[in-house]
Amino acid sequence: MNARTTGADVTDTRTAGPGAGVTVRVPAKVNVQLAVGAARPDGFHDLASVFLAVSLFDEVTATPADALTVTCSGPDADQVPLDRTNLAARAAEVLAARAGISPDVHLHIAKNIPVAGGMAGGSADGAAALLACDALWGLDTPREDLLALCAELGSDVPFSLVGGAALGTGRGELLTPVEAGTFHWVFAVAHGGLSTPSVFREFDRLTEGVDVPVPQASPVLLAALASGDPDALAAALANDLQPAALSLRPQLAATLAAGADAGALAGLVSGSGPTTAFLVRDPESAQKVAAALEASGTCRATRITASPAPGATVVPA
Ligand SMILES: C[C@](O)(CO)[C@H](O)COP(=O)(O)OP(=O)(O)OC[C@H]1O[C@@H](n2ccc(N)nc2=O)[C@H](O)[C@@H]1O
Ligand SMILES: Nc1ncnc2c1ncn2[C@@H]1O[C@H](COP(=O)(O)OP(=O)(O)OP(=O)(O)O)[C@@H](O)[C@H]1O
Repeated sequence: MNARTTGADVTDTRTAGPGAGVTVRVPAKVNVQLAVGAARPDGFHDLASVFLAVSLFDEVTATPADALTVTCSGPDADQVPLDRTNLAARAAEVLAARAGISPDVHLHIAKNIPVAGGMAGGSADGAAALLACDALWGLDTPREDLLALCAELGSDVPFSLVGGAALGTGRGELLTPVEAGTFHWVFAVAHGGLSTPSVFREFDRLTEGVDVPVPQASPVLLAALASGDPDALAAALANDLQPAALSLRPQLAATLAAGADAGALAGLVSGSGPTTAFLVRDPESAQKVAAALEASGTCRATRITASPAPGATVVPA
């Protein structure tokens, strides 16, 4: 296992033992619809984002410490910042500031969600840390206040807390739960990440001079999601950031083609990418599509998941 600790910040490198702290499990997401409006004066984009939580989880463990420290384990741990820019550390800071206490806590992230992959990995850790610190510090912060703190941390963070399936409006932080049947997915993890701001900037460049419509959730997509019918959902998947992600990373076209050739019902870029998501009929076809994607050499790894998954949840000690 690959474990790293912060540099200047490290005073405590313990890994939590049983009962020593609070562990929260938190899911990754895919946007089954991502409608993007024109850039706003504040630089953000209004969205109609249909979020779906999938069964690929990070775990964040909060244990008492003399200072705020972060460690991370997992195959991609070396790509995760361990200073105060880590969203888990920022979550501890905003929660402590609200409560008027010091953010003295050790946060250990067991990372399974691809880093900079368009699956809200950092956001997930932010939401998980918020919940873990709230429980560790016995704050009992009301849910709506936790959601407001999540929105302060990032546009995707409220959904990581809530999980399931939800429509996100505004910059994606204003959530309305939506109904979702069970679906099966294969995710193809790309070599390297993509920066979310750069993908939105590329969207702006590609849509320059175009009258970008006000983003709206598709009733057809929402009905398909509720029905649990994979063929109906496959026909309705849509991501307005996909052309921008493909423009920055043209190799993703080969991954999408490999998934389609392998029998996926549909494929799309997950959020801002570069992870690609493939909707499949059942767990058996998931195995086949994952094997074919890995054999194609067009991705770094695959992950088989189901949806919807629950949001950030304290793991019983
Ligand atoms: C692409 C998505 O993952 C889809 O769910 C999200 O929109 C991104 O959410 P996120 O990573 O939490 O993004 P934030 O941390 O809030 O913002 C990072 C940057 O992404 C861009 N950004 C993000 C959200 C949004 N609605 N419009 C944007 O233009 C902005 O440049 C912003 O400075
Ligand atoms: N806990 C964290 N885990 C991963 N990256 C983090 C974390 N905290 C901060 N970061 C920084 O955020 C950047 C984006 O990582 P993240 O994994 O959140 O991307 P993403 O999944 O594409 O985000 P989103 O889908 O929300 O746009 C990373 O390159 C890293 O520098």
